[in-house]
Amino acid sequence: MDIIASPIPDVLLLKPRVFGDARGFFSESYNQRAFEQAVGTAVQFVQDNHSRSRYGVLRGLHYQIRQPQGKLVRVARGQAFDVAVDLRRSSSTFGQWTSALLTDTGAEQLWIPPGFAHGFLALSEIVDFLYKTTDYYAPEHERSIAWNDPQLAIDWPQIDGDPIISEKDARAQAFAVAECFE
Ligand SMILES: Cc1cn([C@H]2C[C@H](O)[C@@H](COP(=O)(O)OP(=O)(O)O[C@H]3O[C@@H](C)C(=O)[C@@H](O)[C@H]3O)O2)c(=O)[nH]c1=O
Repeated sequence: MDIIASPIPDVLLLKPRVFGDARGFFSESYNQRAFEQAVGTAVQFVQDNHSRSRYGVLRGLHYQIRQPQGKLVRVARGQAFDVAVDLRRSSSTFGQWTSALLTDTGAEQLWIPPGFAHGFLALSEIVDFLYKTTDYYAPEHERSIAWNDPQLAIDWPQIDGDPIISEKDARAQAFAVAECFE
């Protein structure tokens, strides 16, 4: 597995090997030992999620202020621009974001530890987005920061038309007033 550092040290881009042959391919999409070696700590995942999005759908920027979730994210079909925002006030990269292009051909995975907001933009007709989380869904603790917050100034790729967002995300907060982590 290739491990590629990001500008935010705790966020890692992981690229498991993909064995292509005449039938298609094989890849270990998750190997606990290799993953824990890559991130340097024990991690327990408790939930696997699958969302499907059409072109131009933007989900995010989401986090849980209690029961914060670490997320290991990847795209099984299509491609997406994935973003993590550091919400840990004690971090030297607080308020900074990092991104990765996740594709079904490249098998890229992004490890986003607890303490970050996360979002992605679907860049293909269909995006099947799969991710593991280190804590359970807790809607009462869920928060959303506006994807286009001027202070964060995330450099989303250009798409045809406006991003398609949920009603909840249309009511998302500004980063300046968002609850963050210590
Ligand atoms: C996230 C989630 C949603 N749901 C339900 C609630 C709701 O009825 C429906 C759709 O939920 P949402 O609109 O919140 O789904 P979505 O906008 O895809 O939310 C997700 O966005 C990405 C960017 C993340 O990082 C995730 O942690 C999560 O917040 O699914 C669950 O049952 N369990 C879950 O873990």
